[in-house]
Amino acid sequence: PNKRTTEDFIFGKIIGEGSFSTVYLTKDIHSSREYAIKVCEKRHIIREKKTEYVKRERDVLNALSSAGAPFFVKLYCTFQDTDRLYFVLSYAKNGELLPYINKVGAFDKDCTRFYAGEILLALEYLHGLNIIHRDLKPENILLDDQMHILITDFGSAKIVNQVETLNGADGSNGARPRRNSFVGTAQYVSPELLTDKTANFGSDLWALGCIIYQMVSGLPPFRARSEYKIFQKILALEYEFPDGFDADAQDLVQKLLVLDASERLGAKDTNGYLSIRSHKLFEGLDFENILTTKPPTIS
Ligand SMILES: NC(=O)Nc1ccc2c(c1)=C(Cc1cc(-c3cccc(C(=O)NCCN4CCCCC4)c3)c[nH]1)C(=O)N=2
Repeated sequence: PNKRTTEDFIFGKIIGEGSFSTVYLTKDIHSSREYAIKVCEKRHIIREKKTEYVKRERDVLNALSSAGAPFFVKLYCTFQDTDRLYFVLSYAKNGELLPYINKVGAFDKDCTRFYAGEILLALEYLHGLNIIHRDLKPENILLDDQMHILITDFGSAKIVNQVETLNGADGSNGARPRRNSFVGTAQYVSPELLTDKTANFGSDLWALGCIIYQMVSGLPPFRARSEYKIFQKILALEYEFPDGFDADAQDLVQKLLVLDASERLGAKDTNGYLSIRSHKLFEGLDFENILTTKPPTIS
């Protein structure tokens, strides 16, 4: 099929804004279907030296979309004009998870179990493709019209290539790991990203721990007035559970928010996070049929 242009879409309201992109709700004039179109200014990307990130986002989205991966926004097509790049993505009618957490203040156990379970399955799939998200947070977890999750924003993702690990790019053979300049969103960033700048699959498991804590208590575990103070609290593992925090959720959060990534629950699992799936918090959750399960009402 020939390349689409902006003429093929009616652009509606802004539904997302990032430092390098703006996301619009749009309607395809031929099919009347709704899509989210992520627009990036070429000049801005080049000036801020982010071309690698934009290319990586497209590659990761292409890999996920061609595999028909559940739990991720789909990339339908891309096109460009003189000044901008356009990514035509799934429209998640119910928006971000964050406003739901803020609206109800705290999820009940059913909702916490269900949404933590869907995020876990998404991470199993993503890590199975050797991709680390590196910026997982409630703003990047969207909800489709059936209230199932669609994870988005792969601008910070990292593809863990075998060469890097085989050649001991973790410094094991003296080869210094290439220093990544990237650090995620302060509240969810893992200690290893702050210290030796190398992310691993455990970095997304750390973020999962922060998100479960936030679903249960309404706030992320590491909070302070400045990013620097948040980083200090993360490295000191300085956080506490409010009274009444669900005991099973607390146990799982404590096993994910571990400074040493190799000691986090799931770090030693191969081929899926069975040790996390079998945690008590997920007792009774039917992982195999979760996509055809009606999500519990968030209230
Ligand atoms: N960085 C990125 O990649 N960002 C993206 C990418 C793709 C994408 C994306 C962001 C989307 C974001 C999005 C935002 C919204 C949205 C924006 C504003 C309001 C609403 C809304 O009111 N939804 C109804 C649900 N509300 C939610 C809060 C409680 C009351 C009820 C949704 C819908 N979808 C989307 O649908 N598709």
